[in-house]
Amino acid sequence: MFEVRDKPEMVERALLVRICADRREEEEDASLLEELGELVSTLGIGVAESLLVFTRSLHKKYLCGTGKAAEVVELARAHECDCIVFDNMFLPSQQRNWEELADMCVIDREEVILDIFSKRAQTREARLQVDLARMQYSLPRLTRMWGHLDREGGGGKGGGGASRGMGEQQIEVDRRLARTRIDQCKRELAEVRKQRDTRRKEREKQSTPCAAIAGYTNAGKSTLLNQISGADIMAKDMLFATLDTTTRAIELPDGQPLLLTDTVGFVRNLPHRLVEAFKATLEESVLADFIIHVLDASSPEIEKFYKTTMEVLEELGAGDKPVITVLNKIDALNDPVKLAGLEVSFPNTISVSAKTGEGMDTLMARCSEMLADRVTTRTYRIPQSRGDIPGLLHRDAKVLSTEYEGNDMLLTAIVPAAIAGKIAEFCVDA
Ligand SMILES: Nc1nc2c(ncn2[C@@H]2O[C@H](COP(=O)(O)OP(=O)(O)OP(=O)(O)O)[C@@H](O)[C@H]2O)c(=O)[nH]1
Ligand SMILES: [Mg+2]
Repeated sequence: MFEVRDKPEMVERALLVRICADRREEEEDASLLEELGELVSTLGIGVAESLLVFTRSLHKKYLCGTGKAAEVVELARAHECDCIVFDNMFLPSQQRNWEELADMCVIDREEVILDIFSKRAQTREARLQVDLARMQYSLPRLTRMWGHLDREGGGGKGGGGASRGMGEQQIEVDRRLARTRIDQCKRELAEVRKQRDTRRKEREKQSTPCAAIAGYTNAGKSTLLNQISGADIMAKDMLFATLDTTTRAIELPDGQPLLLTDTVGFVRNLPHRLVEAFKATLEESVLADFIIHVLDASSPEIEKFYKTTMEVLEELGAGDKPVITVLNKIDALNDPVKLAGLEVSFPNTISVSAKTGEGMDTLMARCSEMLADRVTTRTYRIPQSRGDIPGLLHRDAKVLSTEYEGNDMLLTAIVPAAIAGKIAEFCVDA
């Protein structure tokens, strides 16, 4: 039976490797390798050593040359590792070549991220999205999974004929099963998405403005939403804590309602397959009226994180949305000079601490400004005969004051544009 293997569950100790062809990018390569270390640790795998391997050109078989490849394997053995994790994205054939050479489990960055996503996915939609991405990843790699049938059952050299057939037959069966499951998964996803679309249309009908909280993983997005809305979303010091979007309604200082959505965090070199898979979930950013981009001000990588998030937003088609950029975790910055520097590098940002609540007022005020053209403050003279209008304003606007003049009611309110249009004839200050 075709199953996507949870390989990382079977290994304990890894050698991490990033093969790079350009020494000028050494700094970026080193930081990616460090991040891979965090991703791998997230899966509970120990890291024996991290290694940058430079190669003059990228080779087809192992990406690096044969000599370098042999050195990597030797080092992994010396450390008694049971797997090598590469930060590079491998072709299925390259992964197989490495596994044959090393005779141990070989994982690439995409598989690591897929496995983390798989562990975290909770709602049906997230589960289906991850399953689909994993099956699509595994399909061209089935040969590798059943390779052992050919090797083990062979009965020594020369006796491989029958067993080779066994492996191949198994692969054929698995491929068919995999394709059937991929189709089924796609159908189920389409169904779940239809329901999500219905919910979204409901929201649009109410024309409540919405904002998406986006940013690099671990930036503090969930903490921020919890702080603003009093929600209770899991916020943890780990990568990809959130895989499902959560939406909360809040009221801005000017009385406008705003829907705030927490989204999946981004990471550099996010496998394209996953961006595809999570498009439906990430679409919340595309559909939002504006985006709150959360940056971890305490991270030395802030510039790169900023760039990655902007790139992913672009890829999702949300590149032209208005953005409020937030420098978060300022409580963790003990150097005021550093904060001042960041505020220069990222002009127009709001410095906050989602943990302590500092800066939330400014952030909320900025959110109101973002929606300023959606509301106006108006005074209405409402005759007694139109008792329905005060009701409407109390429900859909923020009533600031009510007075009586003879039989008329004078009512001042912050009104959404849609409502203002409907009752314009009663307005006395337009
Ligand atoms: N010191 C400090 N820590 C913070 C602040 N905001 C968030 N954190 C911590 O940063 C870590 C990540 O926070 P999350 O809110 O889970 O981050 P996220 O952006 O939702 O992460 P993902 O869901 O993984 O993308 C947690 O340990 C939080 O406690 C802050 O303002 N100050
Ligand atoms: Mg989160």
